[in-house]
Amino acid sequence: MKIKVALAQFNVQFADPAANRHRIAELTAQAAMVGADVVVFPEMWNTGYALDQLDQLADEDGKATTELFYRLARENQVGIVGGSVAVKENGHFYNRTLVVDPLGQVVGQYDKVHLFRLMNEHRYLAAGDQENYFRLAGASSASFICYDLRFPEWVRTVARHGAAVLYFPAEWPDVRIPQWEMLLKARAIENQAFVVAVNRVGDDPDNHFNGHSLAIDPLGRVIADAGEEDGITYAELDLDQLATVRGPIPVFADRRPELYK
Ligand SMILES: NC(=O)CCC(=O)C(=O)O
Repeated sequence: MKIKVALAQFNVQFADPAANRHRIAELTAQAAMVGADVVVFPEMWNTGYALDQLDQLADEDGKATTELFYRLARENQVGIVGGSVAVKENGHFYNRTLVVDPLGQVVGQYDKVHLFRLMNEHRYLAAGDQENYFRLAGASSASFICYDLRFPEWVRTVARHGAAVLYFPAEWPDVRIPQWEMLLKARAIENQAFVVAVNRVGDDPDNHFNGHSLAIDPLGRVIADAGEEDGITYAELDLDQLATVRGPIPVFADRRPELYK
């Protein structure tokens, strides 16, 4: 079975949720027109890292994002791994992913578990503590957010349920893009899974972002690299490849969790 994934890398407008929602709608329609099964967006796409303005800008209980994705998924008959958005809930702010199926139903939700101090997340956001494991486009899948990529123990904890596809929405600055690529390849190889990682392009007051959203196969080979431009790059994931990779080297069956402290 093959699934077609749209890596929707775009220039998130700083502190401008309305403009970003408009762009999300355009990109979703564009991806659906060419038959994508799933469209994936970057991290914090509603506000960017306007963390000191979240009181005015964050999505109250995620309602606006849920409604937008419900409409877009149904109109375009496409699954959405919704990057992440700043959400205000019970007096806290979260960096939250919503995943919806083509019927617009929320099939996954995730609050970023590891907050990135270098971009001040720990000062403004509350961390999540739940896994996000879901089925989308017929594939068992899991999602993480950006800095979570540096925690192989967390990715493994979730991936060991058998995920075929691991999604990583991100706002990962250009200065560390060589690490981004290596870490994504490592997560794909060690978990014998496809990795789909979507970064943004453009600038905010503190960082430059140069994209390089990537789709990587379970052997660590890059299937698609979005380069540095704003726009959609497509990747076809051949899920049948998983059996040929996992069969001869059954890393999940060979684990020795009793030794891992
Ligand atoms: N938004 C993030 O979590 C950025 C993570 C990052 O840049 C890193 O190097 O890790």
